[in-house]
Amino acid sequence: MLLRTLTRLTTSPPLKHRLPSLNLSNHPTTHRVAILTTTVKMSFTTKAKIASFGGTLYKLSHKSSTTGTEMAVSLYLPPQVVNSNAKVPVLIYLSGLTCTPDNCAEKGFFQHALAQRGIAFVLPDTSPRGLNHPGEDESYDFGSAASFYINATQEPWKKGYQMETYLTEELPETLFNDEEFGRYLDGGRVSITGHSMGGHGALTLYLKYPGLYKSVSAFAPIANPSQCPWGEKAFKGYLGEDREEWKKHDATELVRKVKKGTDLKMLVDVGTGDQFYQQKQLLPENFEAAVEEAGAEGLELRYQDAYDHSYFFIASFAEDHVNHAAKYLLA
Ligand SMILES: N[C@@H](CCC(=O)N[C@@H](CS)C(=O)NCC(=O)O)C(=O)O
Repeated sequence: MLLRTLTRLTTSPPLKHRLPSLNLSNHPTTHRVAILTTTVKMSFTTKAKIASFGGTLYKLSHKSSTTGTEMAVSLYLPPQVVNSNAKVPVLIYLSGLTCTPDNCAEKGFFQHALAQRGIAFVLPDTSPRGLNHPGEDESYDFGSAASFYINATQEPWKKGYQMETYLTEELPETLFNDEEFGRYLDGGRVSITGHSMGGHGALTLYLKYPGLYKSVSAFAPIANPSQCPWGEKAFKGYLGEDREEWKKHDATELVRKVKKGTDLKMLVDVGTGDQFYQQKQLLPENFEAAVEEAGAEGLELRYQDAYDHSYFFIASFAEDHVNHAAKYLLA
């Protein structure tokens, strides 16, 4: 393990510039490792490095103290990080039920627009994995790959299923301070987007943490989870029976509370051929009504004729969502 760390540190290209100043030749191996790990904080293991639209997609993982598990996360660095010394802004994408960071990286088609606009892309995983809670892997809409991006309060889920803290604190702190990647990323310019369960995550984190993100967008978000079967199952399991608690994690309830005249800086797309929209799992109309009741502004809700819930839909509008984020990140 120590030797692997040493090898990775000494062969990683960005660090070559730093290492010659350290004279390690007189130290025994253990001392060398100690010196390197205190000097250089590299928190991520690189599982794959893939060239894409002039930039690089990194498939990473890191040990999370919040979830108590190894967490997968992918990062796309646009070509601008090589060509300029300035840090680039960041767009976070939260995926939907059943997904890993790979679904969007492979089928979302965001990289083209991200490379054009000079924006990095962060794709966190959809839950902790391998905690072995009873039933964790039994259904597609609860447990693994179905965290709903909240902090669970119920046993056994409160152990590890703390995705809200992971996403708003640990992941950005780790990534933006990382020796290898932090130098490229501007942690002061971050926007958030997501699909379905991830659209719920994006909308709720944006509304819960004013100022943390410059803008928000969502594809087919679960916009009123307290009122739909997916959300009811998840909130009951993670938060218990008290529906008042659920309201704190429901975008429609949260947006009801924003001040009149607030500019939401929000783009939402929903396909009219989306089976989950038709089954009333998404309920964007309830969200729109709550925005109107609150007197908030700046919600662009678009119904896209015939599009379904899949990545064909996401890929078709990915560029619009990157451009929406760019309007605020590059202002
Ligand atoms: N019925 C589907 C529901 C899950 C689903 O549609 N997941 C969406 C997000 S809510 C997705 O993006 N799936 C992965 C993909 O299409 O690549 C299943 O059992 O897999």
